[in-house]
Amino acid sequence: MVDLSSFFTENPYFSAGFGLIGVGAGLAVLRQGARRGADLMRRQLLVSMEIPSHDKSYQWVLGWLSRRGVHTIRAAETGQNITWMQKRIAKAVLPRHLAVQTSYKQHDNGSVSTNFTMVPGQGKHIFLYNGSFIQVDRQRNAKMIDIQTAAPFETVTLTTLSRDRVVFSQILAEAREHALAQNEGRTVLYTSFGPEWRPFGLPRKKRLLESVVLDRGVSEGIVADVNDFISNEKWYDDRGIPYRRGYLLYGPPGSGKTSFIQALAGELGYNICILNLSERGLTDDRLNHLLTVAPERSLVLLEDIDAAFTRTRQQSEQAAYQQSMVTFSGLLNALDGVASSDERIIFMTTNHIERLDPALVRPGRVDVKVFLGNASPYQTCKMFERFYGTEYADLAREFSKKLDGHAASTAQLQGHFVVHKKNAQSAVDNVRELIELPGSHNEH
Ligand SMILES: Nc1ncnc2c1ncn2[C@@H]1O[C@H](COP(=O)(O)OP(=O)(O)OP(=O)(O)O)[C@@H](O)[C@H]1O
Repeated sequence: MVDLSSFFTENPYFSAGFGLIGVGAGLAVLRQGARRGADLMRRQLLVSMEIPSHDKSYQWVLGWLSRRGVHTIRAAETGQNITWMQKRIAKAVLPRHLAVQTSYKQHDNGSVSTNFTMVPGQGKHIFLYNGSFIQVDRQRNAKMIDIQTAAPFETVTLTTLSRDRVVFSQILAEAREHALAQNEGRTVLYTSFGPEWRPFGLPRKKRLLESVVLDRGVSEGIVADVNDFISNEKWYDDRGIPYRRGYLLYGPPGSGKTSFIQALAGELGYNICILNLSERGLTDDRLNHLLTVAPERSLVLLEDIDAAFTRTRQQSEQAAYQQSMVTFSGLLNALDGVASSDERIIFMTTNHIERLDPALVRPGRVDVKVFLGNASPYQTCKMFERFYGTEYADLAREFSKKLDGHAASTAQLQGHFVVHKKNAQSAVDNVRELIELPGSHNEH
């Protein structure tokens, strides 16, 4: 009978086989152990922060990284402000896969320049921030698409050592400041895009308040009211009053309603969110949502509110549905906005206040109504002097007298002064051009 045990132990082929299996198994155990150890170490030593592309800070962080990337590359090349070891590592891990980010900058003289900046592309990159190494992992999930923007879903994950976790809040704060500084001295116009607000065009140079000439004391009155509102959040809070204020500017076309709101935003350092209520596809829910998520420090502007909601339109819900899907009660609910306790300043404009339903303009929805009419003699003289200089005060009075109470909008005055820009006397001599404009009539 064959002794099987001695066959296995004494047979050199079998014992070598067992040896190999043993080594293989040992290696597998070691490998698994090493992986587990690495996972454990990662969990214990590293900390991550994920920023999805639909979050507001995503663009801020990308913009900040692009600036940071340039610094890191320079630091790695020149070795400034970093240790020899850090320099070696930074050089070794410089981003190899870059993506371009194009931005436009409008200069004070109106010209626009284009900047190309390199931001870390998809994949992993490492950079140095205040002596801490940070890994940036930019990933795109092609399978997940944002339905509203049709853009693939992306995330940026920052990872660093646990002990350095404080850098995350520093990075976010710096990125936000950097983004805001880009728009310093400018007004950003936002329009609605699906359920969110997106900047529309380039940030505009602030319009000066003095450049919009309203009747005596009108501009100062609105500015004082808004400032009073902004500085009294606690007062509203203590009394449980919703912290919002609505303004309605009404009057004929070209009286400076929109221009004034732009200038006011510039004066306050606010941005403007423009919402067109007649926009196709706008629903009650979306309107409500948009008002709730308006960017901080912004004025919401609902222009030509009469075009969207007149009494007739309200009576005919059918007609309402032909334009946008917003119903009158939906608008009232959105204005009342129970969902948000944040500051909310809404400006509405109309050429026809008489067409508005009283429910829309009642206090709480519209707290301040201001009439901006055709140019008064005061405005006429002021505009004349703004165009030609205060030394022409006498000529300005003569011009105003010659207008003889004929209704001219401030926009029409501006047009007239532009035509006669080189000669104040010529503006006075040709005042008839204004009087004979279609629609001009004597207001006396
Ligand atoms: N009071 C004003 N002071 C200085 N410029 C003015 C004034 N009113 C109008 N303008 C000029 O006229 C043009 C049109 O003004 P704006 O769009 O602000 O008028 P509006 O009242 O909003 O008109 P609409 O009711 O048609 O929307 C702008 O170029 C603006 O600079």
